[in-house]
Amino acid sequence: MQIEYLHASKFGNGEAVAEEFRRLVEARGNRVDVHHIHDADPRRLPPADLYVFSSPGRMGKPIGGMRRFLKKAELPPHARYALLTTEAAPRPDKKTGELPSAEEQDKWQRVRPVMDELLAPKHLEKVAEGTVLVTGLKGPLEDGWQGKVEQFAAEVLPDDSSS
Ligand SMILES: Cc1cc2nc3c(=O)[nH]c(=O)nc-3n(C[C@H](O)[C@H](O)[C@H](O)COP(=O)(O)O)c2cc1C
Repeated sequence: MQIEYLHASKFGNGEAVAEEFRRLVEARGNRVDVHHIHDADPRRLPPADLYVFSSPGRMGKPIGGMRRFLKKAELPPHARYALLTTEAAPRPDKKTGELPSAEEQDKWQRVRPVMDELLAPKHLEKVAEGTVLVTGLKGPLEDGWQGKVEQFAAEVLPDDSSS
């Protein structure tokens, strides 16, 4: 399986996630080409069995560069894609000390929904989504983040690709 992995990492956390994904997936006999979106042309994406788009969060949305990239991306109809984001871990309310409920969280945190909305007009086939949290605004990645990448990799790989 040939995978094109396009990320918009700014502080290096998403890049580490991409490298871990590549390591795991290539160990199972697949090929993963990782590119920062600044080094890729959204109108000339190479053919692939799967496109993985990975963005950090910004004000509840994907980072601007990724939004523009997804808007411009030219992909064949029914191409398969998956989303893997890096997002800030929810923080407790300063007054109450309570974490936001899942509902409150989903209201402002729309990183993956916005990515899906930008891709919707292209009639692609979504395969999976995942997120890895960062504990501060610029990182580091949460403890055990490799496990999340492993879970995501297992979701996108067909069963017969395990060795
Ligand atoms: C100005 C700013 C705003 C941010 N806003 C959000 C946000 O709304 N939601 C979110 O999940 N993460 C937010 N983050 C944290 C990013 O998710 C985090 O920087 C990113 O995942 C780190 O990945 P990178 O090292 O690959 O850039 C923000 C970070 C900065 C610096």
